[in-house]
Amino acid sequence: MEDSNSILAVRNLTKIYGKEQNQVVALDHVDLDLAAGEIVMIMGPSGSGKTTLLQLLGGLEPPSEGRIKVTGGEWQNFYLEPEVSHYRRDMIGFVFQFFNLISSLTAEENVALPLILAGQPKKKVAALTEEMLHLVGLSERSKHRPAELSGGQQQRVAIARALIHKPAILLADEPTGNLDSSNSADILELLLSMRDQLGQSMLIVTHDPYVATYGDRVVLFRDGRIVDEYSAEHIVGNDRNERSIYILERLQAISNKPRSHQVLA
Ligand SMILES: Nc1ncnc2c1ncn2[C@@H]1O[C@H](COP(=O)(O)OP(=O)(O)OP(=O)(O)O)[C@@H](O)[C@H]1O
Repeated sequence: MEDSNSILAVRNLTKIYGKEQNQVVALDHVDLDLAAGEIVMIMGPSGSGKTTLLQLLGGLEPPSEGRIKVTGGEWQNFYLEPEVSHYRRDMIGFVFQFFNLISSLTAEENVALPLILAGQPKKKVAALTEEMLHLVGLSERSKHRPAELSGGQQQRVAIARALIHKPAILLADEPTGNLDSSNSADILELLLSMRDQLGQSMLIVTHDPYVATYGDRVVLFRDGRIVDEYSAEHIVGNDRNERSIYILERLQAISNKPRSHQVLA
């Protein structure tokens, strides 16, 4: 059931790669909802369909079957241009493990890029860029190029770039996968503050149970299906290390289940 607070509704989402005997069912009839301002962590063993889910939600790949609706609007038709390009540009922000900044551009030029490409007026671009760099704590580094920034700072630039156009959803694929634990914690705290200050909804793929403790909800995939799901309030205790052990145990439980019994609930 969708409610009025829904920012994303996914129904029956299926992705099959390849043909005939080479077919791989990467996503298998997935239903998923995201509420406004919610942070959902996507976990699961290697090959369980996590990246495929982000690619479909991001409009980078068409589904084989199923539907996606963002912010109560129309169901997306991913086979049509220019709709899919507009959807990507307006609705989605992407953050990647390896930052994917343009090395020849400064931090502020990287952040401004989505608005420049969208043809926004210069004054508006400058004001929003300054605001975003301030929000991610990098006002002092605005003229630096990526090579002159630490990994954590580069990811801050990438987050500012992903959010400057106020997307409905931020999609992040292992956003702390290339950072040490201290920088990871800083980036996760930054994402929480973006949620608190901007009401930003996020879907984050991670292998790391500690990272998953930052989610309001954890959704576990196996073989292209959602096989387990729980919200943060069900995880007892405030200590992140203890909570990550709980998440790891749930992850191990779904990884060890025989395939014929993969659907838990
Ligand atoms: N372009 C493609 N062509 C064919 N098969 C693909 C393609 N992309 C993904 N797959 C297959 O789809 C399945 C799901 O892959 P996906 O990358 O979504 O998994 P994942 O959960 O993100 O894995 P990991 O944790 O290793 O990144 C895998 O079996 C993978 O081999």
